[in-house]
Amino acid sequence: MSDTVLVLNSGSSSIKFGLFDISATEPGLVCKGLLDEHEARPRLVVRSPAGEDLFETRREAADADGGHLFADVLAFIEDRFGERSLRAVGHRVVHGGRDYSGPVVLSDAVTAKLEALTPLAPLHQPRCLAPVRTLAAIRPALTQIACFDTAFHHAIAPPASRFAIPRRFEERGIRRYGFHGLSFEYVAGRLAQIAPELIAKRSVIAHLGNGASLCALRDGRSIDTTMGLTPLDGLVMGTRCGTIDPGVLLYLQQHEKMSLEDVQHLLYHESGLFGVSGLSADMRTLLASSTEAAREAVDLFTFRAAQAIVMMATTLGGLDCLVFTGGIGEHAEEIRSAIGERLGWLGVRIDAAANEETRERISRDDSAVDVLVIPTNEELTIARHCAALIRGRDVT
Ligand SMILES: Nc1ncnc2c1ncn2[C@@H]1O[C@H](COP(=O)(O)OP(=O)(O)O)[C@@H](O)[C@H]1O
Ligand SMILES: CC(=O)OP(=O)(O)O
Ligand SMILES: [Mg+2]
Repeated sequence: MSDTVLVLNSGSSSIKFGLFDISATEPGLVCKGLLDEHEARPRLVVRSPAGEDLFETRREAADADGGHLFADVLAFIEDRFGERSLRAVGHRVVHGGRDYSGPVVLSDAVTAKLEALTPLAPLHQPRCLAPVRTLAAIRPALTQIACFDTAFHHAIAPPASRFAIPRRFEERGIRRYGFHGLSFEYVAGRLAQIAPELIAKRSVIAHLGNGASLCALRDGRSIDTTMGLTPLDGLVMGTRCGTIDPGVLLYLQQHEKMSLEDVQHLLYHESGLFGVSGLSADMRTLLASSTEAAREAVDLFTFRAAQAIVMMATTLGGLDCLVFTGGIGEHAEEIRSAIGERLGWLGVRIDAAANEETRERISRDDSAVDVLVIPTNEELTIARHCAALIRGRDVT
């Protein structure tokens, strides 16, 4: 009987999962799936590693929260792969706060501690933790493990980690944490395999998805990132504003008489590409639209991304390599070329044909910076961590 782990990845715009066989050193994908929440009756699809449909079910919108969905996933897996032994469920948890610099086995007390971080990631933390509670209720003996988006950045030190506010707040944990760490960790590992000569150099990884952030990578480690205490900071995102003058928040409350809840909703749900375009948070929709507002939203996205790449390059003391990943980074050639053009003064030269075909290396030979596209795999990173924890500590 082989051992498996089920990995759940709850992002802001998607819920993905994968079942991994962990008998070998490198976890092997058994099946994968996603919850499509964009239809009237949310749909759960399970596919083989090669992409063939294995199973599909629909839920009524009213009972389509992560909890019900994951009970369905578990039932399917036990029915279909019952001969394999499910050793643990690994969860992507967006915020690990001050205390967690690596994966942790979830107990009631740890889960409660993570729930207390909800104000620091209101769009994500409840979505990540809902299935933990559901699975604990229906399978109390099942080991659950949290892997954090913040962990890869844990060693970021001042000045990169610091806000210019009185020190007493830093002592209470108000600092830059950074997110998308599971993605950056995977991409850094792939970069070391694909281009080992680059890993010791100065790289920026651009994770451009519904949420978006950059990581300044040196010797395979994160030394700076664009997200801060919360996943609101930095780049323009699907519905999030990214970096904003904090005076705007004061003004909205004082003069527009908006409540704290209204301001939070505005910044997390109504801003970014959606707010500026007035049309959609989805990059595909904006690229296909001929409206001026959609074009301006895309323009702001690439403008701010290019500015922030230079900021990360400043932390690194230069730039040798730029890697695109995430839904937009992996698929939107227009966005990659627009960012490349804005960085032309740095000597970035994108090869139009390589970019159109989304080859692994999309820079020209005469480019001063190597530009790569590396598809991310947050689920595999989580599976690796879970396997290591299970082997190392004999978690049962
Ligand atoms: N072919 C494509 N062209 C342009 N954008 C794309 C394409 N495929 C996906 N995207 C964009 O990727 C974003 C979602 O990224 P993804 O990383 O999957 O999201 P999440 O952060 O929820 O994991 C959306 O804006 C979507 O429009
Ligand atoms: C942290 C974050 O922004 O995650 P996502 O991209 O899944 O929204
Ligand atoms: Mg994501």
